[in-house]
Amino acid sequence: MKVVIGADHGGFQLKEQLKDFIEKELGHTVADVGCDCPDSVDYPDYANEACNQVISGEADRGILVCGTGIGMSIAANKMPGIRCALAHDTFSARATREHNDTNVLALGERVVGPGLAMEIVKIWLETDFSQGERHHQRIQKIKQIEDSHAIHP
Ligand SMILES: O=C(CO)[C@H](O)[C@H](O)[C@H](O)COP(=O)(O)O
Repeated sequence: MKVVIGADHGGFQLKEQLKDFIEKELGHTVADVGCDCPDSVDYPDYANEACNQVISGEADRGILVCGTGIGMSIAANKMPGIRCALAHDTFSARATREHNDTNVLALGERVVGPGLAMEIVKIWLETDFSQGERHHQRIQKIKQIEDSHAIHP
């Protein structure tokens, strides 16, 4: 699987740890869109760049890290086709793959420690969508909401 990862300064350290973990322990390919140091930057820039790779199919999944994960998840969920979960516990990480088929995970470095973050990432990457009819139907309804708000030039 190809995983794109991005962070602002608030998530920089955790991004670096997760990148290593995903490549070395989980054996996936990681594309890092930055940031590249802990200097202050704006999280929407990194959410945008990472999610564009998921939308285009260049990456299979995306992981975004900021201080709380909230800014990243708000920005990511503005993008058509992105279903981003902010998950700081393992139950939600599994459930959001099974029920919501999320393609992006947001985490907050100021909220979770690296050990729990790695566990969440492992579960989120390794859990399949349940394919249940009711879940398909609900995701379709999310798409309809998205389409109904799309700006057509
Ligand atoms: O968007 C956020 C808050 O919901 C992120 O946690 C950011 O990383 C945070 O706002 C950055 O804060 P800072 O004071 O600029 O370090």
